[in-house]
Amino acid sequence: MLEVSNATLHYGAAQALRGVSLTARAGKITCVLGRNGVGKTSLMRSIVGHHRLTSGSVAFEGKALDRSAAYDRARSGIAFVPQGREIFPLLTVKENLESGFASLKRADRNVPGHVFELFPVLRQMLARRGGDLSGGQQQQLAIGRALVMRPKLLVLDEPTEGIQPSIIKDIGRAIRYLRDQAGIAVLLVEQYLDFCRELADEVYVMDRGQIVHTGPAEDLDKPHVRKFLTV
Ligand SMILES: Nc1ncnc2c1ncn2[C@@H]1O[C@H](COP(=O)(O)OP(=O)(O)OP(=O)(O)O)[C@@H](O)[C@H]1O
Repeated sequence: MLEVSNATLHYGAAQALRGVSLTARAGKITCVLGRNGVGKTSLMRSIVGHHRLTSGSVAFEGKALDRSAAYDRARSGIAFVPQGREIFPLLTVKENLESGFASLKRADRNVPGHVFELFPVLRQMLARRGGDLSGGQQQQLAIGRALVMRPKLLVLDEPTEGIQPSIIKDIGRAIRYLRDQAGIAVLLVEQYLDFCRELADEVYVMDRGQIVHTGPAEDLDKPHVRKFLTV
């Protein structure tokens, strides 16, 4: 479904990605792990079209995306939940959800029922401003907004960061539902090892702009993998 091949990315003279290759499949959860600053966010932003690769390629459903803008990638079925959530604090929850309509045809401009089934709090808070929600509720809103776009691929950058345990559980349940019931490809960046171990079908471990290990979630317990994850 998503194929990243030999991706390199520079910020001026600094190199953030060094020949990264990765696959994310429909109905699977693919998790990217690594310490702070190893390039995980740079990789996700390159996939969704916020950064242009220096070399290498990103293909989605067999089609090269390298010349596509973020907007076109969204239209082709890639939704992004960025680190820090980036919801609109002055817009209501309803308006935040509706901001996901931008890439949809007019007939599809409604909020799918499963958004409120997965995150009932969003229905209760439709008229509240995004900025008045707790961090966990904002994260649910950011995921809900991405689901409004009916994605085939959902890219989540550290959805558990700074979130209380009960909401982390809800988010985990939602991600599982999206994999198992909706057949979505989920690509997840995480620092929270247990969350990843419970959910991931496949893990990629990054260090200094490179993939240093690929394998099943059980590999996270192996010392030669763990050494890339402990501070
Ligand atoms: N816009 C930018 N301009 C210049 N350098 C950047 C930019 N964004 C990231 N970097 C640098 O690129 C490297 C990789 O950063 P990136 O944010 O991709 O890592 P990360 O693994 O996602 O880290 P974190 O877990 O802290 O989000 C870091 O050295 C970072 O300082």
